[in-house]
Amino acid sequence: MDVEPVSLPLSSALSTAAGTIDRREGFLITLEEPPGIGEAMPLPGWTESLEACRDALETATSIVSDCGVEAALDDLDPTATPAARHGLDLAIADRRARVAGQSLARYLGQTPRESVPVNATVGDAPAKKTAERATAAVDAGFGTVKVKVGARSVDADVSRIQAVRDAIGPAATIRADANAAWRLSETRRAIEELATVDVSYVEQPLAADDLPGHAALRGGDVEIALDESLRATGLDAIAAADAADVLVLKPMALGGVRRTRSLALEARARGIDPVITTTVDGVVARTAAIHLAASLGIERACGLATADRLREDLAPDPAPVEEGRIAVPDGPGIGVEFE
Ligand SMILES: O=C(O)CCC(=O)c1ccccc1C(=O)O
Ligand SMILES: [Mg+2]
Repeated sequence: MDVEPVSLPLSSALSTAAGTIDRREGFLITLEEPPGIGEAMPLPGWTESLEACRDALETATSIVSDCGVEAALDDLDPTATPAARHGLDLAIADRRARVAGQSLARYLGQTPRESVPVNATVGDAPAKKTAERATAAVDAGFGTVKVKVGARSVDADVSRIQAVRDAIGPAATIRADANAAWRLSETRRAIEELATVDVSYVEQPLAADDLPGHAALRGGDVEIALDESLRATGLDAIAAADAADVLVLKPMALGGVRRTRSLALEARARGIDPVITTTVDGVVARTAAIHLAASLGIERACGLATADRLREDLAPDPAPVEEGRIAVPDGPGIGVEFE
């Protein structure tokens, strides 16, 4: 097992209520004979720190040489060091899929979709700029735009979303992601306004642990999606509280694509619709997340169109966005080729 540090500058930073992401640092993991690749790209606040990830992968490397990859994977805690576990789990899954001569999507599920619908991600910016970015996305063929809110007043955010609807017309789907920045009373008010411009869902309006608050917001024309709450409270608590219509799952924050697939299936069995997104990862993790979404047959647009934010990537992109969808690579494994 080889662990190589990687650092990816973003060409366009992502501004959110929880801060701005402008660089991604992590590790590329390589297994040999048979080959497999994985990516551990920690995002502090969502996963362990870079240092904790490095330490966990160092320990994993020594367990691999003494006891093999499965023992090393067992030792990686999906809650404490989810990005490190994601990296090794993916390298193992990629290796197994390649050995079986299957795409990762087929290895994960028997009848994957050939392509997945994806949303454009529009960061915080003034109303005019927000509307321009949303228009550019719809002109490029996206059927869904997700707009980051919560970095300014609720009134300002409502105006931004109204400007987006005015600019893009009635056809495209709009979502708003508040990254836990809003309070219950102002969210009720915002949702009333957002319903009039046909916003499909609001993602994580309230604090991650406020499941009763989110439950109280459900039932109207605007659905409630939970993201941060999954790691903070767990699926059992979310389902028991009836707190979500949609669950946003990030493999890097949840300890790997295979665990994330199990969680997504469990969510669906409990009547909650899963959506897969990245944490603005490199091509290895991003493409793996595309395979995962395809293996689940997800019909809602997923947050996987994040490649264009990277100024540099780890390898050429085998799965570009076309007309708001990404075709899943159908060769063996993840399908990322290093030059
Ligand atoms: O879902 C998307 O459109 C892209 C991913 C995204 O928004 C995101 C990226 C990094 C960290 C957090 C988030 C988030 O969904 O809150
Ligand atoms: Mg989110």
